[in-house]
Amino acid sequence: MRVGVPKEIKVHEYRVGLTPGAVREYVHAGHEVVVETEAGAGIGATDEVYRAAGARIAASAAEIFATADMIVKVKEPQPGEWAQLRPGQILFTYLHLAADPEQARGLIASGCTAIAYETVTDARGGLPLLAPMSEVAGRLSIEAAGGALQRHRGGRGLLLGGVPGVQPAHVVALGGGVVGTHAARMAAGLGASVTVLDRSLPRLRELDELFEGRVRTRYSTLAAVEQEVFSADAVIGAVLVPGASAPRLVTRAMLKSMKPGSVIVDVAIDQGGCFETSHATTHAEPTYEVDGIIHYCVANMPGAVPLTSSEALNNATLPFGLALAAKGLAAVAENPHLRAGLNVHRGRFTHKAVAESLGLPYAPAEQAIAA
Ligand SMILES: NC(=O)C1=CN([C@@H]2O[C@H](COP(=O)(O)OP(=O)(O)OC[C@H]3O[C@@H](n4cnc5c(N)ncnc54)[C@H](O)[C@@H]3O)[C@@H](O)[C@H]2O)C=CC1
Ligand SMILES: CC(=O)C(=O)O
Ligand SMILES: [Mg+2]
Repeated sequence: MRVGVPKEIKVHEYRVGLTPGAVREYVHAGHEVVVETEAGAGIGATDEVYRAAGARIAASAAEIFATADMIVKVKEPQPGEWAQLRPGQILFTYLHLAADPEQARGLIASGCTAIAYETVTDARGGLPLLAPMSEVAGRLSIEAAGGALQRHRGGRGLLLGGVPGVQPAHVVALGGGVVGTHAARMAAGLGASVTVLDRSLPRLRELDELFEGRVRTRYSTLAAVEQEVFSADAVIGAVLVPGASAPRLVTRAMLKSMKPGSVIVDVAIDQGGCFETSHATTHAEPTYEVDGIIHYCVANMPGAVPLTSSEALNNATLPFGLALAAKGLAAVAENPHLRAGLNVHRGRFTHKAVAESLGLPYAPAEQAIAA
């Protein structure tokens, strides 16, 4: 198969769909890999390094979209990209369609086969292609919160861990999955007081064992969210219902109860966000203020640390990408976990939660592939 890797064009996105190490694996397996010139600039991988790994370098993204059987990216296609996708072409990348009806329409119109990293599943009920970026974003969320809490950035002027004799900040994670766990680990490691809320009791039990009392856990009821948000200095939005729009847990009224200069980091913004007052921002201008509360809502947080993120992402995507390159659509048909990643195929939505969030009809993946 001919596999194409365009340079990412989202604002301040420095990751790359295939690292040179991954290119070598595809080439070793007998595939042709075409990489856009400078695609690896954000991770310091020159065209020469990609050539040495076996790639051919293309002068433009247009050449890649016109000739590749499968496009491997990081971020959801931007308008100029989805316009170039074709029927029969596989797109393998993050999509987050529930929060992006315009892109959803573009993918439907293109006729392509779009597999979303974030809904591919594993045998343990996890999301193996979302997890590595959630690990990165969860850890980064505490760096973002710590920065935004500084006075000259509009924050309360509070050090996350405090110092001996002075109270630390209170950090609340809404959601105790991968993002919430990694945020809690970082915050607790810095000495902050940390509470994680989740509506899964088994998950809260796991967290209780994992953190051995250094992190409090709380079942996520309306009242618990209200109380924790009220007392928090920083709230991390980390909930997810796979494929669907994020549940809106924090209303504007709750926000008003927070102390001025407190911070929210809505990591779940890529699925629409879990705060009523959230809207997506970019690394160019990551924060804004509503009712005295600093909002950080960057939808591609891991793009800020592309060396770590590209490698972590490729470690997870490689086996799935190789299966797609070897078998094409047959890999989706035979592997239920890849099939869970199929969001759009030949003009139809094939993921139930995605279609329901968009209020649009869907066809089960098996049916759409067989048609
Ligand atoms: N902004 C960014 O750059 C990035 C955003 N993300 C996003 O972060 C979000 C979280 O991802 P993960 O931690 O990997 O998901 P996850 O599936 O590991 O964890 C989500 C948790 O939310 C809990 N949950 C669901 N509904 C809830 C509710 N109503 N109340 C309390 N808890 C609830 C679930 O039980 C689960 O434990 C996703 O939207 C993901 O796309 C991930 C990476 C980067
Ligand atoms: C998960 C995601 O959207 C990202 O890493 O940007
Ligand atoms: Mg994102």
